[in-house]
Amino acid sequence: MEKSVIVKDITKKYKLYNKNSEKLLDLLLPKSYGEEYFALRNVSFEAEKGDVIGFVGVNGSGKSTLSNIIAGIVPPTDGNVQTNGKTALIAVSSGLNNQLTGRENIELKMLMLGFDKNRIKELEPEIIEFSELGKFIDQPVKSYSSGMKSRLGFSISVHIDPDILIIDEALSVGDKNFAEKCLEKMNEFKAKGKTMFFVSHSIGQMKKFCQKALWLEYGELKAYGAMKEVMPQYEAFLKEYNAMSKQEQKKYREEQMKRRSSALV
Ligand SMILES: Nc1ncnc2c1ncn2[C@@H]1O[C@H](COP(=O)(O)OP(=O)(O)OP(=O)(O)O)[C@@H](O)[C@H]1O
Repeated sequence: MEKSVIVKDITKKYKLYNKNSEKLLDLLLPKSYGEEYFALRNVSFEAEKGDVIGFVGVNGSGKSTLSNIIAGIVPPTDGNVQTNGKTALIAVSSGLNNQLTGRENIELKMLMLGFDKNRIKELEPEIIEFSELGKFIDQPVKSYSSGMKSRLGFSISVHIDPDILIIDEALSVGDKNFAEKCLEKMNEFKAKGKTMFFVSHSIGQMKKFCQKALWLEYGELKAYGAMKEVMPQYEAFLKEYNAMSKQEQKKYREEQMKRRSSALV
């Protein structure tokens, strides 16, 4: 099978600061302030053309960081990603310019992707219609609700016809009708054999839509493979986690936080 995405040994480190002044000092005297922290650690996997892969993991496990790195929006600290084709990311905070109107955002995004003016004029009405934003399309994006931003982001991304589509929680903010329309569009993409990554806390949606799952636990790859093999393991973990008392969950999270600080590397 043809590979569409190769993720090789990706690590993403951030720094945690106790005070804002530490951040400033760290800029002036690099490496002196702040504690290094792994958002992702040594993550490797390969996706084949036509794969629909769900990213699962509890809050803060690194799903969005991985999505942003695959989309080329965030650079990894170490490792590399090879993508075979045009990539688009649909996320709640989806790289829209808040000062520009919806229409201007469509034009800007398409120009940046190398579309010529005629093609933009041709696609623009379709994008606007799909987004169902009506006259809001000529209002600045800063006046949009998160659902409206998601509609615009989704509509632009699917109309630029990417080979690799990453959908990060974007369906959870829209209303039910729009989410259904998006799922329909995603099924079209699936039928065309495109590669898709899907981040959602809805296990039902995951099982319905993805045939593979990638489970991240506190920045590390816990399991990757067929949905029917990985999801039962993740569900068993969730059951155990949810059965813990608040105190036990806190302790568990603190232990994981320690694992992610660079002191243990
Ligand atoms: N820009 C940033 N600066 C510092 N830390 C960050 C940054 N972005 C993400 N992180 C940290 O990296 C870790 C992974 O975050 P990420 O958003 O990838 O998790 P997630 O699995 O998508 O979570 P959720 O399910 O809550 O959306 C978190 O602990 C987060 O605080």
